[in-house]
Amino acid sequence: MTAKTDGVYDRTPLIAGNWKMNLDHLEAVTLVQKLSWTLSDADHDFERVEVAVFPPFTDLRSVQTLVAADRLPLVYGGQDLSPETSGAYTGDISGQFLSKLGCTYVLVGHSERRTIHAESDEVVQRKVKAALEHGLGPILCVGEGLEVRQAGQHVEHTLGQMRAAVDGLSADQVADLVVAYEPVWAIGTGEVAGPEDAQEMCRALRAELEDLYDADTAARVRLLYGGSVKSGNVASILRERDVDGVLVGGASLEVDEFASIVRFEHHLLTD
Ligand SMILES: O=C(CO)COP(=O)(O)O
Repeated sequence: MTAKTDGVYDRTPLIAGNWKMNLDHLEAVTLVQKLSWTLSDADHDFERVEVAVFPPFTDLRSVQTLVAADRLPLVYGGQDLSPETSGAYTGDISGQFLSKLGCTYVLVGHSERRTIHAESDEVVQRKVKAALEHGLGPILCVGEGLEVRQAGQHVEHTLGQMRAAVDGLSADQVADLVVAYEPVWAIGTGEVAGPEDAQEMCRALRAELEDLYDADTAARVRLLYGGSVKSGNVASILRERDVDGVLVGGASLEVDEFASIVRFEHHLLTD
């Protein structure tokens, strides 16, 4: 039994690989092919544990072609989208285009977008809405920097980011959301928040969704942890009750390591 039951709803675990600005379209095809072979050889059940990759925009068409031609059971998405649908927005990518490319998900408000591209909570909120309008599942990224954590304000800060992003959404829309808690100080640093930290925040995020909506809606939203996730720490993180998956950066670029993260249940048995 993998899915966590909260009352009525089973939340299928989601293992997501954010490639960031790595791998061109040829490398993407090689990685996705090897990943699917490795997981199929290991009899991975993609219905029980969902696997998603987030390649750069320029790789998506190649990934789509491969996934469709070989009927691969994994899904993919964009790393960002424009809040607009079309028009004079040089360099931006519409959610409509991502939808056409068969994307299931899109990352929204990743900390690297918030810091490097100065994305505000308001822009993030518009992007979440745009994603939903185009039939994409938004993976909303939230999380605090080191100073906020040291000041003990991490929960309030992170809940505030989520509240801003879901502003104006109906309960049905929110139920389609995935929220990824990524403490900025744990991204790419080798510093991993402890399983208790991940659980503390995911519990607080779910309680906030219960307050904003209702218990049923909150029980349906999947909550992920991200930040230096590896095969060696994934099992302890996913053992926590409110953590429904992981968003993996660096370790998603290595096939064997990522496949081992996807097969976290195996570590649960052998730990
Ligand atoms: O930002 C991340 C995923 O979106 C986490 O990156 P790392 O796994 O490399 O720390």
